[in-house]
Parts: sequence; structure tokens; C-alpha cells
Amino acid sequence: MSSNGTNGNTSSEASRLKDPSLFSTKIVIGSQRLDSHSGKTFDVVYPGDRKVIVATIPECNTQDVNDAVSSCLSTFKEFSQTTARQRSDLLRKLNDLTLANIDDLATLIVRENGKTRAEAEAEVKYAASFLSWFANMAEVGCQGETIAAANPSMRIQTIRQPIGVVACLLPWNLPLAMATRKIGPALAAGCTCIVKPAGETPLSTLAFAELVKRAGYPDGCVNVVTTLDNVAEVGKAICEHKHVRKVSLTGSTRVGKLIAQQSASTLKKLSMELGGNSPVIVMNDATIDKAITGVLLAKLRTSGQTCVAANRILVQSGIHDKFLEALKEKIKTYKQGDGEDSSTMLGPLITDRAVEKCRAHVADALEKGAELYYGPQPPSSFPDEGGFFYPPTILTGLSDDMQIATEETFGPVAAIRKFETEEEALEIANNSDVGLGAYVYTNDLRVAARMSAGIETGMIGINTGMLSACEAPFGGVKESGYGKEGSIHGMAEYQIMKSITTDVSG
Ligand SMILES: NC(=O)C1=CN([C@@H]2O[C@H](COP(=O)(O)OP(=O)(O)OC[C@H]3O[C@@H](n4cnc5c(N)ncnc54)[C@H](OP(=O)(O)O)[C@@H]3O)[C@@H](O)[C@H]2O)C=CC1
Ligand SMILES: O=C(O)CCCC(=O)O
Repeated sequence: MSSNGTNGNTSSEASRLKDPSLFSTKIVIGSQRLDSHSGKTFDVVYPGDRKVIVATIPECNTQDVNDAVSSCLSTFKEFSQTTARQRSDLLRKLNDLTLANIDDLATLIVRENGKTRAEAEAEVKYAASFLSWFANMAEVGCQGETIAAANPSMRIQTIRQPIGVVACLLPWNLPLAMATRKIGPALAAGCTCIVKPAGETPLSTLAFAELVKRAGYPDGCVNVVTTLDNVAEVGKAICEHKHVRKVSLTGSTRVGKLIAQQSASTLKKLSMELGGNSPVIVMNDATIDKAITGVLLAKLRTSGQTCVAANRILVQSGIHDKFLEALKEKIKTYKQGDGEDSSTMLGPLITDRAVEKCRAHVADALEKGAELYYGPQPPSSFPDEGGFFYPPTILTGLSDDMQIATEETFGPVAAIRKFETEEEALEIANNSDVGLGAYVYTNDLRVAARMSAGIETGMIGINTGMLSACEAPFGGVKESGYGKEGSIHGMAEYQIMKSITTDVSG
């Protein structure tokens, strides 16, 4: 294994940062910053211009995974014995360091993901909120119970202990916030982590690992392995490793199923935050401005690339035409372009695969009878130069047989469907194999209550397009996965509860 003893900040990209040492291109194994065993690398490309290589990063394999897990394991012995208060203090320092480095972390997120600087800064604050939340939760979340035993000779108690080595498999859409949403509660509980960022977006995770060190964590609490092309091997090595006790994934349902299969031989505890197909239901009595603002937020955040993105927009017939007109007027104002340009409101997508998915969904919908209400006709292909852009688009006449109705588009395409009755809307909304987020716009409390109970998702927004907050339980039902992240429930995902029964007679 080779190491140059630096953070590997050879690129001129590092000079974009106030603190260039946060530009790290090495994996993290204990105290070391290393190249991979294979010596192979992959490129991180700027989504705003595919010719720009932002960094060259180690391509890991099973040996690197094994090293990272060994590092996790040896640190776990010591770290699991720290007190909850010590861990709370450490997380608070990490939160402060994250916020103190907001400009640099946001720059890295813009360069690896392409989102706008405003969105990237918002992401860093969202990421820090999980650290501060779990700093507060650390002590409360470690408390056990005393149970009234039926047998008077017995005393029964529970204690909560860290589950052990945890694998955090991260997506590219909110690379830092999803890192802290997993690493925060894991560290609060006393676990150590092997983190695999998405191949497209490793830089913010690697910088964060440096902040973990600066916060004073023991080496080996957070280890990072990186891969793009070898993700199948690395993912399998993590899932099949007997010393990894828990895997937490945010990613597609396809990958979620694979991880669950691969983790079956060692029966790991899993948290699966997978794909969605969020319906938005706009009732006739909705406040139109509020509905438009919320729909655009839910549709266009991170250029439409979130698992809770509005995917099927159902509008009641009495408000349908007015809603469409207002949506078009507003969407026209979204300037698409380079994330670093302060006038940009919509950045590029992550890869050309993502652009192609939008193109294919629009083409398929048009073939099956949808109408193009706003945006260009999809070309048969896109040029293989420039950034990964798909223009904001509105389709009307969405129906069940279209791909866009059954798969998340993950892009700035708004597909609208007219409905007549509340029952019809509910039926369309629930006609999905996944159930993550849903949104309802109405001023009728009775409708809101019926919809909240009837929609088959893990999260519902009433008159809001934002479901995400560190204090709100985040997670889905059906094929959107299981487990809750954030909130007072998020830490238990990284713990075991042990019951202790003592015979006090004699
Ligand atoms: N819930 C969410 O937040 C996300 C949902 N998606 C959905 O997936 C669609 C396709 O996106 P795409 O990026 O191509 O998705 P993939 O399903 O190929 O990958 C999603 C994530 O899983 C990781 N991954 C892929 N294969 C494995 C594996 N064998 N073991 C472990 N991890 C693995 C990827 O890492 P790597 O990048 O290194 O390949 C990536 O981070 C999107 O359009 C969207 O619908 C995608 C990402 C996030
Ligand atoms: O899975 C995702 O798309 C990232 C989570 C989004 C959020 O927390 O709002």
C-alpha cells in the first residue's frame, strides 16, 4: 500500500478552497491517508462541464475494505467505551468545524455534484444539523429502562450499546448531508464507520473525514474507501464482511435489493433509504401560490435529483388550468447553468445517464399521449460535450402506463395529471411499488387528515414541499425501504438493546 503522507492535494482545484488541505484525494484508513492497494484511480468530473476533471481518486478493492474494517474494529474497542457525554462533546466540535468550513465544503459539493452554491451551502447547514441533533441525542439515546418483572425475585433492565462497525453507503445527490445523517448517529451511539461515498462525489466526504480528525476523534472512527468502477466488488466485500454489523444505504431500490441479498449471509442490521415516486395532490381549494412554491421546491431541489422529489403531480380539475399556467410562468424564471454562477437557479444533472433517463421518460410519455406544455421536444440524443443539462419541462396528460408514472425521473421534468375526486387521487397516489414521500395541498383539514392516513408513504407534507429536517423521522415504506433516519428514532438504528435479568433472591 502506498502513501505520500499528504492529503494528496496536487490539483489546482485545491486552490479554490480557503483551506486547501481539505482537498483530499486519498482514502482514509485509521490515521493514514492512502492510495488504494491496486494503485488504480478514477476521475471525478465536474457535471457542469464534463471536460473538467476535478480530482483523481483511488479505486479501491476488497483489500482496502478489509483494511478499513480492521481499522474500525480496533478503534471500536476503545471508542465504544467512551461515555455518551464525551461523544456528545465530540459531535458538537464536529458540528462547529463543519459550519466553520461551510465555504470550502460547499465549493467541493458544487464541483463534484454540480448543484448551485446556494443549494450547496444549504446542504452543509443541513449536514451540520444532524451533527448538532445527535450531539443532543447522544446522552438521551443511550438510556435504558427498568422493567417491572412478573417474578418478584427478578430485576429486569435494558441497556443500549453500540452495534459495532457500521457501513455508510452514500448517494451523490446530497453527499455531505447523507454522510452526516448516518455518521452522526453512529458516532453518537459509539460505533465506528467505514464510509463509501458515491463514486461521483467523494470529495466532500474525504474533507469531512479530515474535520473528524481535527475534532479530536480517535483515528479509525471514520474510515473512507472510494470506488467508481469497482463498486460491485467493494459493495459485496462490505456486505459480506462478518465484522460489519450494520449497513445503512441511501441509494436506488435496485441497489438496496442487492445490498439486502449480499448482507443476508451475515444477517446484518440494515437501514434502507431507497427510491421514491412522490405524488403531489393539489386539491381545488388549495392556495395556488403556496402549491406552486411547494411543487417547485419538491420538484427542482438539486435539479430534481432527490428521492422525495415530486414525480407525479395530480391536480384537481377545478384548479388544473390555473395551476398549469402559474407553474409555467414560474418555471420559466429558473435559470439553468453553472452552479458557481450566482444567477443560476438550476444546476446540471449528475451524469449523462441521468440526462438520458429524463430524455427517455419525456419521449416515452409523449409517445403514450402526454403533451409537452413547456420545454423542448426531447432530441434523439444529446451532444457528448458540455455539461449534463436537461431543460426544465412540463408535461400534461400523465397516465399510469408511462415510465414517468412508475419510475422516479430524477430530473427537472414535471408531469401533471388531472383528477376529479379525492378517492381517485388517493388511488393514483397509492398505485406505486414504492412509498417514500407525498405532498397534499388543501385548506380543508378533513381532507388533509384523510389523505395523511390514506397515502401509503413514510412521509407526507401538507401544504409544504419540504419534508426534510434533522428532527423529523425520514424513511419510507414498500420498496422505498425501511428504518428511520434523523429524529429521536435515528440513533436506535445504530444500537443493540440488551436485556439483563437478575435474580435478587437468597
Ligand atoms: N435514494 C436516493 O437518494 C438515490 C436514488 N437513486 C436512483 O437511482 C437512479 C440511478 O442512479 P445511479 O447513480 O445510476 O444509481 P445506481 O443504482 O447505480 O447507484 C446508486 C448508488 O448506489 C451505489 N451502488 C451501485 N452499485 C452498488 C453496489 N453493488 N454495492 C454498493 N453500492 C452500489 C452507487 O455508487 P457509485 O456511485 O459509486 O456507483 C450509488 O451511490 C436514479 O435515477 C435514482 O432514481 C440514485 C442515487 C440516490
Ligand atoms: O435520498 C435522498 O434523495 C436524499 C435525502 C433528501 C433529503 O434529506 O431531503
